[in-house]
Amino acid sequence: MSATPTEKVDLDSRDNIERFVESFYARMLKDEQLAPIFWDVAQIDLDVHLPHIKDYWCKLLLGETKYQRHTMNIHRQLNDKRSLLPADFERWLALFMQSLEADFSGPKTERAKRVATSIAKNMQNSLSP
Ligand code: HEM
Repeated sequence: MSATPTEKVDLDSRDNIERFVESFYARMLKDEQLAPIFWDVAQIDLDVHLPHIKDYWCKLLLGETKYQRHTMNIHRQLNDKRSLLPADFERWLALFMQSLEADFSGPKTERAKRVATSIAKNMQNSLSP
């Protein structure tokens, strides 16, 4: 029996955003290039990190206010330990887009693509020497 393809949904609720973040991180945390930055350099605790990422995207896409941390400073500190290179940003964005394109579509999904592209660009510029 073949599985019924599930319809794509938009990032218009916390539930859907949480599913997206889980799918994005499933890709990122097994990616040869990026996974070591999370596990070895930042030594993240997933139970702490993932809720922050979920709150962050609920803030950007739904206007929730729970996320109140300084993302740029956190990446600046990370960049001091291990430089975040243009190729890393390219990979990060590629995995972000793949995770969206697999299961999501709609206006908020398009907004997430634009926002991620622009934040990644600003972050990369502001970290480059
Ligand atoms: C080269 C690309 C990137 C890499 C390798 C990367 C890696 C990481 C790592 C390792 C952490 C955990 C840091 C820590 O807890 O010490 C982190 C946190 C985070 N990243 Fe990135 N990141 C990248 C780009 C981005 C971009 C473009 C965004 C936003 C669009 C973003 C959003 C976040 C957020 C919201 C956090 C949580 C910060 C917190 O603890 O509140 N990252 N990132």
